[in-house]
Amino acid sequence: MDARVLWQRYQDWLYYHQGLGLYLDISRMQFSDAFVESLRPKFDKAFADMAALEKGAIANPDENRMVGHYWLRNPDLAPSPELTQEIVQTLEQIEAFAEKVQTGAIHPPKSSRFTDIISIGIGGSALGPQFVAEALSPDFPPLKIHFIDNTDPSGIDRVLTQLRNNLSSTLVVVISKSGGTPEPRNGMIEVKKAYAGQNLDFAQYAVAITSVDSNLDKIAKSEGWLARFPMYDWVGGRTSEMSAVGLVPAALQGIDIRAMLDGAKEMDDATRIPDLKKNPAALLALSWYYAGNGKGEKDMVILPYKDSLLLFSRYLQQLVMESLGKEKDLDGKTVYQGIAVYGNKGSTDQHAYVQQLREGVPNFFATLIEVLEDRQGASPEIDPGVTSGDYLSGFLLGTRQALYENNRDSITVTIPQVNARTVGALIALYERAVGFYASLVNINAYHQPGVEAGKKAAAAILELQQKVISVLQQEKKALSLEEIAHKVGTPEQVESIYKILRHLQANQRGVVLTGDLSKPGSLTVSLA
Ligand SMILES: O=P(O)(O)OC[C@H]1O[C@H](O)[C@H](O)[C@@H](O)[C@@H]1O
Repeated sequence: MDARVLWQRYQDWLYYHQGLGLYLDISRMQFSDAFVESLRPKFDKAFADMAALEKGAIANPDENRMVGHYWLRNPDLAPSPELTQEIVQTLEQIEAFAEKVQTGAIHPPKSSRFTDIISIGIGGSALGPQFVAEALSPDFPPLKIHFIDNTDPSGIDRVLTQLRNNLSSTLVVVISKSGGTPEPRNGMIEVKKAYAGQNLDFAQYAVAITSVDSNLDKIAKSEGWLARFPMYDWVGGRTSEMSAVGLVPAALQGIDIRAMLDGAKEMDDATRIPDLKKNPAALLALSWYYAGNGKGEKDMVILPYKDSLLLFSRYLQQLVMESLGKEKDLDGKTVYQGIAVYGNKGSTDQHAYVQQLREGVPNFFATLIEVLEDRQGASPEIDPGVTSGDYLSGFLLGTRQALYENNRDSITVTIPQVNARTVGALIALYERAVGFYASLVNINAYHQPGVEAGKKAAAAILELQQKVISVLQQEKKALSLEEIAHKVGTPEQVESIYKILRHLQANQRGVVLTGDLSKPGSLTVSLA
């Protein structure tokens, strides 16, 4: 397309949100008008689905749940006065708690102030708080946040070692909607032991964010933890950033949570408009559908040209892939849907994988995120009349152009600056786009049946481990792997048994493997 036509296309398709100062440019997605027309009926349905969802329909039929994250930033929209009140009250409690912690009205037993936070959670109970902390936490926050988002012992050690001398002024926020996910449970137990090791009464440092009456809630209640905040059944983990899950850690770090909610609300208002061209989330969903042929044939590469937005792609990975990555559609038909998401930041990635994007396998579309304000205050000149920010902007524009010239599509989202309002708006924009896209391809975006398989298999491995150990304890002599598998009663599990034993041997657990390590079948096993 020649430059003049392209400039016209840019103007024809440009979306601008005045209140937020946010632009969305999908002109470099090469769809035709006929393609847009062909999707109109699907969009009419998507708008109707979304309106029903916002009114409290059971939008997640498999789990028989409403989907209400939009109510969190506009409580008046909640389908009952009780829900409205609950949302408003929780928000007030969060603000009051954060203020008391920051002023020292709530303080640890042996210190006048809390200085740090350990946030324990995984998936939707970590990714939002991590993204927002990276994007918005002040340089010198009133409380500095550290994350334990795995059951990796050395990862846990790293956080605990760094905080060794500050544990007595560190608040622990345990986040788990279900209150039963193994990783945060393990993290909590280990952190609790570390507090006990320093003679600190864990309950006086601990806060729970979880569903009412979950296992975690029961522990927090019976042990008398400092505070408990509710997670709602109608908010999914990956859309929980504006519930207590995201707001408690953000408020504690001094992030303006009202502004974040306002930005999201403004975006929600804009993405409620049932008119494709006036609705930025619909425009995004249209672009995704076009790029991947409605089947996720192209990956979504997210490239924010701003360090503080580094974790946006990781955050979106869960939001998009857990929502859209589904085997069955709503009619039970096998569809294998999804869109793969990856990315880090520009221009950094230009020195890593952008080579492939520009010249290699054309299996992606890029989303460039542009921030107009380079920094607060004036910039020094790097060359006469040129600043670092000019370079960053030039690299973004250059990459967009270079990709286009080689027939690789891109979307550009532009925000005036990274602040609580624009971050709230970005989250809301993508939440809604995912919801629309799910309607377009007729899937349930709000459940995650596939995650269960891995969890069940992991639980079965731990069970197998117990059985293997008890067999070894009963035997006096060394056994072969086949013999152990036989005695456990699962001869088909010999490979898993071998791997369990190899792991135990590597961790001083009293297991000794003898023989040629390159020939696992020849090994014998005993207890030390
Ligand atoms: O908040 P939790 O209940 O601990 O869940 C944490 C995460 O784990 C699960 O496996 C789900 O797939 C995620 O959607 C969820 O965010």
